[in-house]
Amino acid sequence: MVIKNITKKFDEETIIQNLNVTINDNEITCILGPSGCGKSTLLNIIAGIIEPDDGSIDDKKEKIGYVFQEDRLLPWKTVYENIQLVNKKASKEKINDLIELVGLKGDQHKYPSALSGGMRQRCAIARAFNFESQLLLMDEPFKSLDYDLRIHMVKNLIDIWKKWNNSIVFVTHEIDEAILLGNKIIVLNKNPCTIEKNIQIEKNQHLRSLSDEELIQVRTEIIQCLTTDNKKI
Ligand SMILES: Nc1ncnc2c1ncn2[C@@H]1O[C@H](COP(=O)(O)OP(=O)(O)OP(=O)(O)O)[C@@H](O)[C@H]1O
Repeated sequence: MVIKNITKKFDEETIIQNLNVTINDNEITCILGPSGCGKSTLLNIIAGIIEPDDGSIDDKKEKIGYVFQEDRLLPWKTVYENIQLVNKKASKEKINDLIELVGLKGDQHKYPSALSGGMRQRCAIARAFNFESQLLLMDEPFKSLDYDLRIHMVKNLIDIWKKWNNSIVFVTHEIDEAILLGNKIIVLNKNPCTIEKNIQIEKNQHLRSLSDEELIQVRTEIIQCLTTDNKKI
């Protein structure tokens, strides 16, 4: 999918200006940027929820899934039923496989109220993969979780994505999430939102560790982009 020259204004203020982004098939594209720079707006434009003022999207995906900061599970349905809901044709085996992949085996008959925040978010991720979208948009899905759980969720996501490969656009404020997940990391700047840096990481996600020399270097580059008052760290 190719996002071409997208411009979006709200109340005469230009939020996004002439943004060009290519989302490659079967890759994870991570988007980082300062608060309020337009990350969610960009996701909403990709999803077709809001229209840009200018620009176009080529090779648009028909089937797009969305995972939000909140899990948005139906409280009156069990884990299994919440996942099943988005794709009634999915086999029992597939749903059970997804439940196992996100570490909820044994919890499939529980209602959301009986789950922790992390478990609910894992259920939301399994549901998103059951939807079988060509493109999955994830807007800070692990925001409410502590660091340890977040890294655990990132590993879960890598396992499930490797198995049910699709394209993911993942918005986050957490640099570690981006460098563990992204085939491509796009760092945006603000007022208006344009691309500050576009980083490609070739290393297989399963083989990455936060102590890898290459990733430490990428981390430093990203911090420099996101630190406004002093570019030296
Ligand atoms: N519907 C709207 N009407 C007017 N202004 C809006 C609307 N939606 C977003 N904005 C403004 O556009 C800018 C970008 O908002 P957006 O939510 O896309 O940023 P973001 O990068 O996702 O922020 P955060 O990291 O804090 O979640 C903000 O200044 C916001 O106030």
